Amino acid sequence: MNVMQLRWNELADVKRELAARDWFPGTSGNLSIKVDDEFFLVTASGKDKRKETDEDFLLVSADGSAVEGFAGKPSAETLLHVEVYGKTNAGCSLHVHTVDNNVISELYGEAGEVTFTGQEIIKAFGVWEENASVTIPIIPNHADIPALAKEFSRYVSEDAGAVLIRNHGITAWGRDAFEAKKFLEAYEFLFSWHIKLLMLKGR
Ligand SMILES: CSCCC(=O)C(=O)COP(=O)(O)O
Ligand SMILES: [Zn+2]
Repeated sequence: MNVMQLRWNELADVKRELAARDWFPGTSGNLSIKVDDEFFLVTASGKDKRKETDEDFLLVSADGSAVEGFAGKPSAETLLHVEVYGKTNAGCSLHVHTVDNNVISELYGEAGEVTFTGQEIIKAFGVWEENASVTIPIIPNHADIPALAKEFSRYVSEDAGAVLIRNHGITAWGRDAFEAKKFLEAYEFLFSWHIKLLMLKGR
């Protein structure tokens, strides 16, 4: 099996797991995985990502342009994945819209970031100190994708990380699919925990 097929299967596994969590409402979400320094696979635009087909992914070059021979169009948000691979050594980038990530992005959108403290799951980000904190930036949701990608790019420097897009969704990336999914799941856990806590405290 060649590298592209291996990565295709890996991304298909991640896609299946995120679909099982119902993290692709209304055709939202896009996923990518690096094949080599010149190419990555990205989800096809506008499809129901819960469905599994032979046309789920397209090969694109490092600048996001589609390679001939693949059906459909690359994700409308491919330029954000381009930023991740262009600026870091990440191997996988995952974007999902959830109610929880949208609520958190709106609650803290004006502040431009949100910090979570004293939660065991913060260890998923590799931070093991007592009472550790983790901060995620929140950027405005520009309709113009090159403008969105430029804003997003300001927060892309580490090989693993995440950015919230206000009233839109989260993009999380990591050195490989395992790490990208770990970051995504840990952030979604924190969002859900925080919202439930606020609701129970009546704030
Ligand atoms: C209906 S979701 C609007 C577009 C979007 O934000 C998204 O994540 C999916 O776009 P794609 O082109 O990747 O299908
Ligand atoms: Zn989106």
